[in-house]
Amino acid sequence: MASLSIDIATTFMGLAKRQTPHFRGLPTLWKTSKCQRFSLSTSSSSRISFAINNSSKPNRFSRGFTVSATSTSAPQSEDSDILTKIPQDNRIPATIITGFLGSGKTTLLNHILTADHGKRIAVIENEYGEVDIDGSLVAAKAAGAEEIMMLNNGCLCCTVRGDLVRMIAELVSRKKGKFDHIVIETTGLANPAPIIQTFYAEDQVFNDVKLDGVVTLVDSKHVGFHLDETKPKGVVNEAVEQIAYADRIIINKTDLVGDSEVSSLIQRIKNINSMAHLKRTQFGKVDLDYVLGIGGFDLERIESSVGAEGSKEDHTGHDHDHDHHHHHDHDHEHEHDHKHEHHDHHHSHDHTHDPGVSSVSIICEGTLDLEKANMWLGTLLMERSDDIYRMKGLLSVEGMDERFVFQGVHDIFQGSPDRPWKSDEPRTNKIVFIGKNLDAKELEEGFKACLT
Ligand SMILES: Nc1nc2c(ncn2[C@@H]2O[C@H](COP(=O)(O)OP(=O)(O)OP(=O)(O)O)[C@@H](O)[C@H]2O)c(=O)[nH]1
Repeated sequence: MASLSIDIATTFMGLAKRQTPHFRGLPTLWKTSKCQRFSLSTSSSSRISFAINNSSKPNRFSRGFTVSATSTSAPQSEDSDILTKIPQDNRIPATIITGFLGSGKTTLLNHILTADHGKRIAVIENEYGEVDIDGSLVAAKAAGAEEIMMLNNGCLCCTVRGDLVRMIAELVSRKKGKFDHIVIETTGLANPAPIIQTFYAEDQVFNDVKLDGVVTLVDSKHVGFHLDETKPKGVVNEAVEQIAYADRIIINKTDLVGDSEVSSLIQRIKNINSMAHLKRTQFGKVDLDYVLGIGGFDLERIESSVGAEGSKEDHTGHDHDHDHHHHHDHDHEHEHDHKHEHHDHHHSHDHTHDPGVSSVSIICEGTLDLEKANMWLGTLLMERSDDIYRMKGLLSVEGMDERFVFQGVHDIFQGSPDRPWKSDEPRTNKIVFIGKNLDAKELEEGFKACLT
């Protein structure tokens, strides 16, 4: 734990001290682990990233998680200063489309490929079993896809992850410059976490491709059944996981259910993932900018997903009325919102039908003591990283003029300074956790204890 805390502390400290032209001292992790991309810069546009090296258990993600392109720095010696200029991130964006069996992934893909957006899209399609390319997809290829590659001898999240890496590498080496975006359609039973991991853990992918976002399709009629399914110990509920990791959720097949059913479903989904944007539709008909170029993993665009009201339902493009359901008007769940006069402190904790995965958001005015925050977050991730699926935050750090944005997936974590706080802007911290068995009170108290 000591090593972990030092790593994180060094990172945050690095931020606070980055006005110093040469920040001296490598984080322990950088020196001892395989993490090769730890980078600090004096520039406020820099990215700072690190991995948590918990040697007591297998490290799911073996290295730092960063949105920047490869570092331009020469290999660092133990004594060298870390002064790394991060180049503009010109990597090819990739979108993961996931969702349970039959939820409408291929339908959405066809919509993307046939729409008039001017983007040249390469598709990686993962199917179970030796199946031919779906006829409609072939048509779509003629219409719009630059390339369609099939991965059909296993599931992306398990057996064919290596194939995904090779496929992306091949695509990039053969066709770089000929396409603008990669879309990956997973099988309906995929757990998105290991696929997300591929974008950070594999050099061949990381160097050329950046994860833009995870889009999850939901079958309005059937998803409830899958969310209810109780799995044997140690077995994930894929339907829950797919929602939990999403940056965008498409509530599809609304033609098959009534408005009130959709509203209840939306509430339930929000309880699992309060960060994702939601949109209801039929046959995957959504605006393309809702699914492509969303910057779900882009630090500079993180604010939109850590807003005070949790997940947003996007009503654009709908010409009919929806019931607007807020947390408090649902019979089966309740929420606590505490407002304390002095700190304007607030957390929301949603109890849901899904006992496992939920969201906890903490919104709290004040500034964070770096050392305390490092210790708290470090310890939390050390002990709970398996359970903390996703984390995004916007922090006010003592001594920093800029907002500090961060995000994480399990035990990988990245953060960087964002724009300066405005003079009349309240310094409000916002953090959202999505994960299993989260204790809102404990998280809130832990966070609160880090305030100055
Ligand atoms: N009624 C209705 N049917 C839909 C809608 N969207 C898709 N479908 C149909 O649902 C079926 C499954 O859609 P797909 O797009 O193949 O679903 P998928 O998620 O790719 O399916 P898998 O690859 O098997 O997991 C198809 O017959 C679609 O035409 C919708 O909004 N309403």
